[in-house]
Parts: sequence; structure tokens; C-alpha cells
Amino acid sequence: MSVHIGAKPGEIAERVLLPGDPMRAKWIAETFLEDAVCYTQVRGMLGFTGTWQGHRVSVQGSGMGMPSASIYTHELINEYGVKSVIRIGSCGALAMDLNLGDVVAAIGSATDSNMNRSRFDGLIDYAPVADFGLLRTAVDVAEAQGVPMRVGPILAADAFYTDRPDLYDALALYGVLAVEMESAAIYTIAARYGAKALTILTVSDHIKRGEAMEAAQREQGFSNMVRIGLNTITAGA
Ligand SMILES: O=P(O)(O)O[C@H]1O[C@H](CO)[C@@H](O)[C@H]1O
Ligand SMILES: O=c1cc[nH]c(=O)[nH]1
Repeated sequence: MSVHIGAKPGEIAERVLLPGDPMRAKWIAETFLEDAVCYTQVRGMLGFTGTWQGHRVSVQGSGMGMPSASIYTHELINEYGVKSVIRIGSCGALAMDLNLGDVVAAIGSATDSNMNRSRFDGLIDYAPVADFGLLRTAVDVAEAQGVPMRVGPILAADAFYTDRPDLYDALALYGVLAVEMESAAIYTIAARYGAKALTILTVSDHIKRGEAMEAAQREQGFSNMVRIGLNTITAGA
């Protein structure tokens, strides 16, 4: 096992979906995967391996925020040989033409996190971006599924509750679609260690309009996103 994942060598697939919420990992494993087996319960951050249409896939909770997501991304790639990860998350929309339940793929991720500033001594504003191949596949998969998927930049924020909504307004002026809390770290760590990463999100809240999804809406919206994630990560397998 690694420090934070209780799997034995070989128990985790090379392709991993990464929801923030460990209970979403359980729901995905139980709802979509065949023969799913739980390989870790360390800190309650559940992980499962099963098959999707005959292809081996794992789904691992990554927690909330970049410090937590960094730990899981680092250990999956460096301790378990994971080659590609797709974050499957919820987000708050900034763009006025996004609605609750819409699916967003993050081409790149602005961040207010200090993690990358300290990596580059504050001298470079590194641009965390999605793997182009995964993104291109996801666009094709979403189209084939008939699910409209918006592709654009997002913000990975350290704080869920912000004192600076004016900064969100400014980011929206620059085309930033939505806010979540992990993508910049996942993109950066995947790039650093030679793995592929993508973030696909469902709009659970509209930050500017003050709207939030009902529980029933979440399940349907999240199902579209999970199928896009599974079909994308197993494409060409
Ligand atoms: O739905 P998940 O994947 O947890 O993602 C979003 O939800 C959490 C905040 O409620 C943060 O982790 C944010 O990024
Ligand atoms: O508003 C939101 C909704 C989901 N996730 C976030 O980080 N913010």
C-alpha cells in the first residue's frame, strides 16, 4: 500500500476516474462497473476497481481541495503506475449561459492556489492544461452520447466560500466558465509524472444566479458525466 491508499500492487487499473466525493466513487462503482471490488478504505477515501464494457477501470475518491487531490494523484501515478485520470466533479457556474446539470470539460485551469507558485519560486505562472488526446476523445464521446458538453477554462479555487466574488466576475469576463477545487493540481501532477489528465464537471450550482441542483437532478446530470468519463478513459483500450 502507499501512504494514503490501501491497495496491493496490481489492484488499481491504469485508467482511473477521480471524483472528489468518496461516496460518489462508491455510487459509480455500484451503478456503472461490473465486478467492482473495493481496494481501499484508508481515511474513508474509497477506491474500487471493476470493468466497464470489458475494460478494467478504477474509481478513486480524491477529497476536497488541491492538497488532498494532489496526494491521491501523486500516489496513483507514482506508486500504482496509473497512466490516465479523469476527474469527475461538481462545479459552480460563472458563465451566464450555463445551467444546472450542464456538463463542462476543463481545457485549462486558472488557480489561486499557492502550490504551483511555490513549485516555480513565484517566478512563473504555470498553465495547468488537460491532455489534448483525452479532451478530443471526450468531445467525440459526448457528441456520440448526445450530451452537450461545454469546453473551456475553469478556476480551481482553494476556498469554497469566497470573500472576493468580484474576482469571479473578473474571471468570467475572461471566459472562465466555472469554479471547482482540484483540477489545477491534478493537471500539474499528471504533467510532472508523465500521465494524462482531464477534468469533466457537472454544474451543481450557479454562483451568479444563486441556484443549486436538487438531489434527483444531480443523479441524472452526474450519470451523463460519468458515462462520458468511462467511455473516454477506455477509448482505444
Ligand atoms: O464534487 P466534487 O468532485 O467534490 O467537487 C467539488 O465539490 C467540492 C465542494 O463542494 C469540491 O471538491 C469541488 O471541487
Ligand atoms: O459552487 C461550487 C459548486 C461546486 N464546487 C465548487 O467548488 N463550487
